[in-house]
Amino acid sequence: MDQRARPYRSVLYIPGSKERALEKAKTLPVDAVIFDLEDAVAVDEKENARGILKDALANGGYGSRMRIVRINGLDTQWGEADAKAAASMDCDAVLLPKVESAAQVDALAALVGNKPIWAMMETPRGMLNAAEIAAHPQLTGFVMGTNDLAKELQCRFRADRLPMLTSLSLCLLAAKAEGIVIVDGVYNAFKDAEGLKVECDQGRDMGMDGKTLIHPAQVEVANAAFAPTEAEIDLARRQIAAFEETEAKGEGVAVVDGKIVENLHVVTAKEILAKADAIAALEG
Ligand SMILES: CC(C)(COP(=O)(O)OP(=O)(O)OC[C@H]1O[C@@H](n2cnc3c(N)ncnc32)[C@H](O)[C@@H]1OP(=O)(O)O)[C@@H](O)C(=O)NCCC(=O)NCCSC(=O)C[C@H](O)C(=O)O
Ligand SMILES: [Mg+2]
Repeated sequence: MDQRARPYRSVLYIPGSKERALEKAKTLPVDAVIFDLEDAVAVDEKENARGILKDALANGGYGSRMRIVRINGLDTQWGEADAKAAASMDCDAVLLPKVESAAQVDALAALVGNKPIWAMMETPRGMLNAAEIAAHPQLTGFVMGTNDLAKELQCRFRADRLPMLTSLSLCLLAAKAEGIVIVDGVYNAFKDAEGLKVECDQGRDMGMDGKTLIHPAQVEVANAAFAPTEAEIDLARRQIAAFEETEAKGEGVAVVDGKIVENLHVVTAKEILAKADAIAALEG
């Protein structure tokens, strides 16, 4: 599958120590799973969770869902052992929390070999260094950590996320400049589907690839919000057809629904169709 088109609409956190939830994930229509060894695992459970997770991944059953293991920070007592364990786990990427520099990604790369690395972006210094972190050659994805970010910014949670927009935008710019994936932070009120939809729509409008989630009840909302709509697919097809006709006449600008269509709009239209095809392939 074209990695640029690969869907990341729903990225569900699962505590690495919760065997029931690890099983449940195999039945959920999520595009990716973050198997967590960090904040969702109690201190007394850290060592145990590593073993449970290694076995769960070895047993398989996660299908085409992208499998990402979030380790503890390398500055904690568990980080190095987590990284070494993750290197031998049957997973697709290792996620490092609270990344603040490319040097920290280097340190993880030295422990996990050539496994792709993702970065949690969740501190003010991380935001300021987003460009160098995104540019690391082994780095393939950003995950926004909006809970830690709010804590560090000492800001309030607001429905419009005004206090976070600068941070979200800095990471978006860095991710898009390097062509890596970027998924939005979690919505803590996991029983509030309406509030989740508003936040998903905002993230989608901004250019996020998807949303991190904490509960199965959130999956459907995120999958809908980050998939191209029927109207977008229909418009994309008509734009491509109209532009081809225009090009055949030796002209460079078509008009669809009263709006101009140039070759750059055709690029976006083709990306929308590729994303729709990738979702259909995943769901099929
Ligand atoms: C929030 C929860 C503690 C709620 O758990 P629970 O009370 O068990 O929920 P339910 O009874 O409604 O569960 C129904 C069934 O669904 C399964 N379940 C629940 N959560 C998950 C999940 N995340 N993945 C898979 N399956 C899940 C239950 O096992 C039930 O299954 P069954 O009995 O078979 O029907 C809980 O949802 C939870 O722990 N969520 C994850 C929390 C988490 O991972 N937090 C850390 C990530 S957030 C973060 O750190 C972001 C970042 O770093 C930042 O700074 O922002
Ligand atoms: Mg965090």
